[in-house]
Amino acid sequence: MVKPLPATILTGFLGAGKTTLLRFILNASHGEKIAVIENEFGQVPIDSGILGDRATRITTLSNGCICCSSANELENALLDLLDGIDGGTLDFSRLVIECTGMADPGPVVQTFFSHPTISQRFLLDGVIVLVDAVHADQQLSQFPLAQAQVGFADRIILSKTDIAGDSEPLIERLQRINARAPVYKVVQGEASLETLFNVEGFILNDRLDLKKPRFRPLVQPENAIYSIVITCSRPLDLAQVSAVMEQLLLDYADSLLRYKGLLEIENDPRRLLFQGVQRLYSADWDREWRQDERRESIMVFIGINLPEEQIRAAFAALE
Ligand SMILES: Nc1nc2c(ncn2[C@@H]2O[C@H](COP(=O)(O)OP(=O)(O)OP(=O)(O)O)[C@@H](O)[C@H]2O)c(=O)[nH]1
Repeated sequence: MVKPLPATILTGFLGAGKTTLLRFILNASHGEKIAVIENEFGQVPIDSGILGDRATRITTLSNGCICCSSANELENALLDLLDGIDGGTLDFSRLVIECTGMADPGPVVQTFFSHPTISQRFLLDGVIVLVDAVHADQQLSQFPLAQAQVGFADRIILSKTDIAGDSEPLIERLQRINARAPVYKVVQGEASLETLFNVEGFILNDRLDLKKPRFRPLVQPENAIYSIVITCSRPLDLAQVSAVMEQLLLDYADSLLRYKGLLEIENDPRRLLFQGVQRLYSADWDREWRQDERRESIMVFIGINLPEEQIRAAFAALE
């Protein structure tokens, strides 16, 4: 079988630095041939001009926002790229999709799982969000969309720290929205490629680098989107966990953006990994627990107005 092509989604609010980062990626020496899908919303294709000629192919979607009216346009663009490869007219090893600043990454992510050919031939590697250290605090308070972009991310790239003041309160806010994604400060897009590629955000793996939330006595800005971390120290019953997850999805799928967990299951030496994006959910057995490893179940749920009490109660009832 042909190896699926890794795809990276770049998201982030207007002016956060997505094009700057993409230009840096294209010009870096990584040996990859990169195809780009750009989404310019109601504009002339300026960004593709800025990107220069280093990409193998730049496809510009211009009939509106990538996440709503033009879902099929994205599908068609992805299928076109595959046709190019199959027909021998195109050769690339990686795809980067730059969303507009007003795009919700949810439907873009879903395209990689819902379309049979696209889900087989592409592997969604990760969602990278650019966050503007100067303006993000205000944007996050004003636009739930800006929170959703952070909520979906596997990596958070904080731009413009060279001209922003103290970024620590913003970093804490970002980590409350998304406890899974590490935050990297990057100036003028000069990110390390290791932080951007081979993220494997949508593969079942055990990379759950969660930061335990810290409590501060200050009044914190309200986020409609945030993450909760749940741990269980007793082994869980597999059938009961499945029942809890199915019920949570039935009741609250619209609130959940992403969730991921590493579980200790009763009477089984292996770790169970699960993850989901909105309504799409999968679980798989991983390796056995090691002797030297702390056995506990740990899960993170990221969503909009999460029913935190209900989720906590559902898992507490299993312990
Ligand atoms: N000082 C400073 N400026 C930056 C940095 N990153 C990006 N910029 C500037 O911020 C502006 C917006 O950057 P873009 O890369 O165009 O942002 P974008 O997210 O692609 O913007 P849209 O496509 O309009 O949503 C540009 O003028 C960049 O030069 C940074 O780290 N520091």
